Amino acid sequence: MSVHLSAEKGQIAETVLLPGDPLRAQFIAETFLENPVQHNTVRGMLGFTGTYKGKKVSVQGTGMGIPSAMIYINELIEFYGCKKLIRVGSCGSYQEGVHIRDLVLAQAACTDSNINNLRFGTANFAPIADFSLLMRAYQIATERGFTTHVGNILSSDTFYTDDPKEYERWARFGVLAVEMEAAGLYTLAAKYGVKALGIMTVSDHLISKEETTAEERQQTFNQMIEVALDAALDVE
Ligand SMILES: O=P(O)(O)O[C@H]1O[C@H](CO)[C@@H](O)[C@H]1O
Ligand SMILES: O=c1cc[nH]c(=O)[nH]1
Repeated sequence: MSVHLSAEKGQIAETVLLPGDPLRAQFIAETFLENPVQHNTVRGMLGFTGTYKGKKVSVQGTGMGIPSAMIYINELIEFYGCKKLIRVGSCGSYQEGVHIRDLVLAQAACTDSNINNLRFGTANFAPIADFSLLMRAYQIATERGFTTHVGNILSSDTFYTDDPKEYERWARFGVLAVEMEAAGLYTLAAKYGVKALGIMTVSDHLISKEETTAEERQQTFNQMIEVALDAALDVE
């Protein structure tokens, strides 16, 4: 076991899906994986491994925010040898044309977190997705008729901002949506030379203030999870 995960070495697959919500990890394992085995309950951050179309796949909750997610991602890569890590999360839209229930594939992730200032000082590191996973996920999503946007997102350290208009500056620079973990995932993937992608479903809209119902979220989250699993399967 590692510091925050209780699985045995070798128990976790090279491919791992990463929802923020540990109960979404359980839902994914029970709905999409064959013979899922739960191997983590430490801090309630549920983790499971099973098979998908005959291939070993894991799913691990990461909690909310870059610091929490980076703890799990670091241990998954360094201790368990994970090589394809796909975040499956929710996000808030910053653009008129990016609607609730749409999929967002994060080509890159800006952040207001200090993680990379600690590493690179005043220079900026650009956290980006693995191109092969990104391309395959886009192909699968569009072939299935899922409305899908590819572009830059913001991984923010704050869910509740002081200024409700803060999103406008990011939106003017083309940022599609906000969530809270992808920049940390992409940074660690770059550090360790593994593949990572963030796939998000738009759960709420910062401009129109629309929100999805729990049922709608579940249905569109299923689309995102199918795309993530099939893209992971197809990419070496
Ligand atoms: O739905 P998840 O994966 O948790 O992702 C989003 O939802 C949480 C905020 O409500 C943050 O973790 C954000 O990134
Ligand atoms: O981080 C998040 C996730 C969903 N919606 C938001 O507005 N922010």
